[in-house]
Amino acid sequence: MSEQTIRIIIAGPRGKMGKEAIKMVTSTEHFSLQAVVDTKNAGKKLSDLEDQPNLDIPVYDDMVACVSEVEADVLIDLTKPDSGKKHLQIALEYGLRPVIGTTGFTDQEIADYSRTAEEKEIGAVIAPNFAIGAILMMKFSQMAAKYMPDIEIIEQHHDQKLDAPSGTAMKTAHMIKEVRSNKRQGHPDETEDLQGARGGEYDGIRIHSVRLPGRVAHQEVLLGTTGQTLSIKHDTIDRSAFMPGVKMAVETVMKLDTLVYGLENLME
Ligand SMILES: NC(=O)C1=CN([C@@H]2O[C@H](COP(=O)(O)OP(=O)(O)OC[C@H]3O[C@@H](n4cnc5c(N)ncnc54)[C@H](OP(=O)(O)O)[C@@H]3O)[C@@H](O)[C@H]2O)C=CC1
Ligand SMILES: O=C(O)C1=N[C@H](C(=O)O)C[C@H](O)C1
Repeated sequence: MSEQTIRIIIAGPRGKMGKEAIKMVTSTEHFSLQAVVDTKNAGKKLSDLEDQPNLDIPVYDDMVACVSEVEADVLIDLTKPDSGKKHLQIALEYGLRPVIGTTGFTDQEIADYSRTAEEKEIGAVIAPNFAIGAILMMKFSQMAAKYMPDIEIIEQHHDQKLDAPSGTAMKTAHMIKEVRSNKRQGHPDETEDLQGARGGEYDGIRIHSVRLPGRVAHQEVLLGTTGQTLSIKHDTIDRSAFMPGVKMAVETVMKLDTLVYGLENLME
């Protein structure tokens, strides 16, 4: 193993994203997949799992056991909200650099984990979206929000998604909050005659979550002002779109000693 090789554990190998991440990691020369963490299949090998490469990689069902027994530099987590949070905490405690793609984190949780990473001087990345087009969509929305502060976000995902709104929608609203002052949108006397009709609210921004079979991951940011609207839209049509971002996050987290929230903060 060369000195620059990055040793990786992946949590969630049977998932839609986990499968893509295994393909990416095992086909990257300077990455070495050391183990996977799966709620099922403990004690088996990766090669025993359906649709996986024929590799003699151990499968653990417990993150603490995995990080105690396996030497690794980076944990890639692509699981579900409660597991992602638990795994992030364990990674920080055991000195692994977490790259968290799992969504469902609140602002407060991100602030708490940032503090832990800073205290321990460990690099960490929480990236609600690894796709370059989605990062640009968020950045363009932030840029436009300065001039058009009335904004509604409509995100659409497959119907197996657990968290709503999406991590991307929350991150977009977070980025917009940085450049505009809190604004109550719509008519001051508006009512919701059907609960939820106006969507969720984050700092005055309305967020609407659609869940349908057949969708992958889509977001449209609508900005309106007198006589005009601007629509900024991104569509993910294949999960391979996320992998260059995952690769970049793994490489960059090795050079960090704090937690970075959002891939845009790792880009030139
Ligand atoms: N940042 C980004 O760019 C992207 C982020 N995501 C996020 O990534 C996460 C995964 O998405 P996706 O792959 O579509 O979801 P899937 O449901 O397809 O996969 C999640 C996998 O994680 C497994 N899992 C759940 N808990 C644990 C645990 N404690 N330890 C190990 N494995 C566990 C699940 O197993 P089981 O089915 O047995 O519960 C399942 O196999 C979601 O939070 C999603 O929002 C998705 C796409 C892009
Ligand atoms: O669950 C998904 O699929 C996705 N989750 C992320 C999110 O919540 O924003 C990223 C992408 O939208 C796909």
